Amino acid sequence: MIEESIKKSIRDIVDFPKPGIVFIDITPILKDQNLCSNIVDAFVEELKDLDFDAIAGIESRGFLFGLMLANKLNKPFIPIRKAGKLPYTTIQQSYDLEYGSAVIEVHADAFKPGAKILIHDDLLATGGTVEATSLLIQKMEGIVAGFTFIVGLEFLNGKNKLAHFSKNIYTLAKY
Ligand SMILES: O=P(O)(O)OC[C@H]1O[C@H](OP(=O)(O)OP(=O)(O)O)[C@H](O)[C@@H]1O
Ligand SMILES: Nc1ncnc2[nH]cnc12
Repeated sequence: MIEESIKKSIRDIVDFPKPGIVFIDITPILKDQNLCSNIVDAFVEELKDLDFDAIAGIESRGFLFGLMLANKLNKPFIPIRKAGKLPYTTIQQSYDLEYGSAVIEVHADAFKPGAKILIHDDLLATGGTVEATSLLIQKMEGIVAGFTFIVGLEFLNGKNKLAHFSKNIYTLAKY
C-alpha cells in the first residue's frame, strides 16, 4: 500500500524549525526512486476522472512531485513562489502557516482566465498555504479544480479551509 510505504519512509523531526513543531521530513522519499514513481502513479490513478488544465505546485517542496505529476499527465506546471523570486509581473497573496507567515506569488500570465487548476503541495498542515494559493488562482480568474498532497496532518483540520474552493482533495498518507 502506498500509504504504508510513505509512512515508513518519512521521518519526524521534533522541535524543527521551532520548539513544539514536529516536522514531517519527506526527503527520504526522494532517495527511493521506486517510491517516487509509485507516488506519481497513485496520484495519476486518483485524478483519472478529474478535469483540469494545469498543475500549480507550491515552493519549494510542492515543486518536487508537482512537476513530475504534470509531466506524467502532459499538463503545464505553474510555479507558486515565495515573494521576490519570480522575475516577471506577479500577483501576490499573504498567509499564515504552522510556524510563521509568508507571501506567495505567481506570474500574472501563468494561465488564462477560466483555466481549471489542480493545486499540489507535499503536505497539508493548517491549510494556510493552499488557501492562499486558491485565493491567488481566483484573483487571476482561474478555477480551483482540486488538491493533491502526499501527506495530510488531518488533526490540524486544514481541509476545512479548502472545501469551499473544491471538494476534490486527494491525500496519500493521512495522520
Ligand atoms: O498547511 P500549512 O500550514 O500552510 O503548511 C504546509 C506548507 O508548509 C510547508 O512549506 P514551507 O512554507 O515550510 O516551505 P518549504 O516547502 O520551502 O519547506 C509545506 O511544504 C507546505 O507548503
Ligand atoms: N509539521 C510540519 N512538517 C512539515 N512541513 C510542514 N509544514 C507545515 N507544518 C509542517
